[in-house]
Amino acid sequence: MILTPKGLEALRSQLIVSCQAYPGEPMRDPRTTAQVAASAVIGGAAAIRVQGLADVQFTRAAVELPVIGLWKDGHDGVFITPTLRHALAVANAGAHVVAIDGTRRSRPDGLSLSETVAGIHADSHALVMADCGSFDDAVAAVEAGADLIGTTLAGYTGERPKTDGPDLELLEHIASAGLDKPLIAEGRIHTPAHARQALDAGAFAVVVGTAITHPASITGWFKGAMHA
Ligand SMILES: CC(=O)N[C@H](C=O)[C@@H](O)[C@H](O)[C@H](O)COP(=O)(O)O
Repeated sequence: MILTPKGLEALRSQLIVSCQAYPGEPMRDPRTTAQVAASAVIGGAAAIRVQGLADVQFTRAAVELPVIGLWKDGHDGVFITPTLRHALAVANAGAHVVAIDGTRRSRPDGLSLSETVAGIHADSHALVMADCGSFDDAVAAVEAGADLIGTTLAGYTGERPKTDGPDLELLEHIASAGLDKPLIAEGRIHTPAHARQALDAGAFAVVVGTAITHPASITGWFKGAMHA
C-alpha cells in the first residue's frame, strides 16, 4: 500500500500512536514495538509512529495501518531523521511516511529542508512529516514541500516553552494560518482531554506516545502523584 496525500484523509480527527522505547530500556526490541503497535490498533489507533529501521520493518509486518517511521540519531540538535540518507533508509524499511526534523536549523549533511524533502520524494514513495518546533518552522516546512506538519519539537528547540501538556497556543496559531497541509498535534498529549483539546485547537490528527506506550513514565506519574 502506498499512502498518497489524498489517502491522508483517512487520518482526519484520528489518533496516531507512537510506540517507542529508548536505548537500554527493557522494551527496546523491535518485536516488542510491533506488539505494542498491534495492541494500539485494537484500541482504535488509525496509524502508528515508530523509531528505528527494524521497528519500522516489524511494525509494517504486524499492522495494516499507515506507519510513520523515523530514525533518531543522537540526542541534541537535529536528531530526528537528521539527513537524507537516514530518511531514505526509513522509507526503504517500509515507512509510508518518513518523519524528519522539520526545523530551520542546519542539517548535518548540509542539505536544506526543501532539498531533503525533494530527495525523499524523488527516491521513494513515502510522504514526509516535518517535525517542527515553532510557527516559523511550520511555514518553512510547508514551503519546503512537506506533506504533513507536526508540532513534535515544540518545547525542545528553544523557540517555544515546554508546556505542561500540548502547546495549544502553537497549534491554534498554525491552524489559523491555513497552511493547507495536515497539522499533526504531537508532544506531551498526556490525557484524553489533551487529545480533544488538540483537535479543538485545529489539529488534523493527534499523536500520543508516552501516555499510551511508555510504562516507565506512566508508572512514574502515578508514583509522583502518590508521594507529592
Ligand atoms: C522530542 C522527541 O524526541 N519526540 C519523539 C519523537 O518521535 C518521541 O520521543 C515522543 O515520544 C513523541 O514525539 C510523542 O510525544 P509524547 O511521548 O510526548 O506523546
